[in-house]
Amino acid sequence: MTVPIVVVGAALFDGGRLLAARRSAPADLAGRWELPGGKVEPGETPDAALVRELREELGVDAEPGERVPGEWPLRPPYVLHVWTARLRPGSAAPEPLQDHDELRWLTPEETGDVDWLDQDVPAVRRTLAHLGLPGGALGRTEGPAGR
Ligand SMILES: Nc1nc2c([nH]c(=O)n2[C@H]2C[C@H](O)[C@@H](COP(=O)(O)OP(=O)(O)OP(=O)(O)O)O2)c(=O)[nH]1
Repeated sequence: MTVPIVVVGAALFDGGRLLAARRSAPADLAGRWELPGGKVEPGETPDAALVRELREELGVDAEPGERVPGEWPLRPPYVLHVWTARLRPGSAAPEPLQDHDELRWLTPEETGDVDWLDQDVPAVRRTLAHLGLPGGALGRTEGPAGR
């Protein structure tokens, strides 16, 4: 059995808004929006990976919060986990330095306005629900299985 490799996605909040990042590569994902983040490296903790990826991709100094319960399958062997995060005081504002070509801070109501990667739709919906925020145009609630 293949051991899953975790991709951490950051639900980075600032002033009640969530950061969405538009991928610039690879070609099949370019133009779609995601939670910034990346693969957890061997021996690395997920929260350390989150801080590293946000520094590399966005140039920010982030503080990890809590893991959002749940796991979303990506192409094998990857699975997406989501952690909340916020900017540490004094952090630079995020810039699309690597992997992205546009960033948007979205109010919960605006989260349906961007074309998220498929797996990010349930992940963002779950994140908002977990934080007690409205899901906006992300639409319907999760199915009866609640997964
Ligand atoms: N970072 C991130 N990746 C996601 C999300 N949703 C989703 O399907 N993916 C996919 C896209 C990629 O195939 C994979 C993560 O790759 P990545 O390119 O962000 O990771 P990385 O920075 O560690 O990549 P690299 O070192 O191999 O270049 O997971 C998401 O919300 N955030």
